[in-house]
Amino acid sequence: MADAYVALADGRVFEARARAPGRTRGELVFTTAYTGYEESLTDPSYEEQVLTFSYPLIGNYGVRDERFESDRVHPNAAVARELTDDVAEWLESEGVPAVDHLDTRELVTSVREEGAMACGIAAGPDATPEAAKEELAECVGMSDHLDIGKQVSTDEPYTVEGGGDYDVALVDCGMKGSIATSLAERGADVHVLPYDVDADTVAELDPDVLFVSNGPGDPANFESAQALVETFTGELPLAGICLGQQIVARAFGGDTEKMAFGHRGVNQPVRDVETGQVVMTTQNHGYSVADPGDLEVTQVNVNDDTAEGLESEEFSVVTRQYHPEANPGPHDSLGFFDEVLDLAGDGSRTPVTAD
Ligand SMILES: NC(=O)CC[C@H](N)C(=O)O
Repeated sequence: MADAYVALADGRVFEARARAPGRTRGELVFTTAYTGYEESLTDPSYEEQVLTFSYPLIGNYGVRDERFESDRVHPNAAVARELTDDVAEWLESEGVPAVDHLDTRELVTSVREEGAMACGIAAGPDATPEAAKEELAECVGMSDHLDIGKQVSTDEPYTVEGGGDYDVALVDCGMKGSIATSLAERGADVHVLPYDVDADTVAELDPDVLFVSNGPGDPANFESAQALVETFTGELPLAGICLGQQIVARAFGGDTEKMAFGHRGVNQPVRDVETGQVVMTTQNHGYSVADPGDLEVTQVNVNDDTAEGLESEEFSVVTRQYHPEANPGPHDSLGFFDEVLDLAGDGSRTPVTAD
């Protein structure tokens, strides 16, 4: 008998099995990634969302904290066809509701056809369809989470040391940990700063590059980070990943828009406009750059032509919509971190393109 319910904004209620109890709500999204569930579940960009895995078995190689991207689980709930006990116990210990034994193909098809949508979840012995609907009624749209940066950013600055060849000022809007370690592995000291850090604090660090991280929600709600980029345009090289690309584009007079259901997975093909080369990329985003402003679109998504890379030679800018740090892979695009540090230095460094 069902002891969990998922209520969708389109009126349907799915019966399921509770694997970690609780009530919650959020924007229902799906990832097609078949590995990397620990990385996805600890990716701060999933804050305030309910993450459905389209791959049917999640948890088959255990749970190891060395693969975590942050210090907690970020989606409000996890949904899969089958969750292993390892994952279910981990989510329960984190207080994050989880459900399985439902038709996730149907759920994913609905999101593909109707777009990412609000949902409510009730799981556990006392769960009822009404409780899931009550949660749904309380669900707030992603763009209405106005101060979502505060929920995920570091409160205090800290440094990830990498040898001191470069100093990177990294604005943490909900950073995946492997962005900092990818830069540190290449010789940079990475100064991780709160999402609303002021320009004086950045100037005092005298960094070689200003880097804006990934993060959850609508880039339009990261006004402080956008203003920071505007302040340092022309003064410092600029880089960004995912939300970071979106914020940099807005700072250069561009615009962003919400996508129907976004890109979430580990096999999104991206084409370099100049060379025609295609790489496979890891992605997790629901907004995209609709207008690059004064930046040039250098890479596009093969499936839908959305902007995947932006650059400006004049202002030393390089950004990516996908996640070059990948984790769990593919690692085709790790060279991005070499490009960033080339902007920061004199171009004489030896690139580290493979791990
Ligand atoms: N991974 C990210 O940085 C996501 C960026 C933004 N929150 C989006 O959904 O598009």
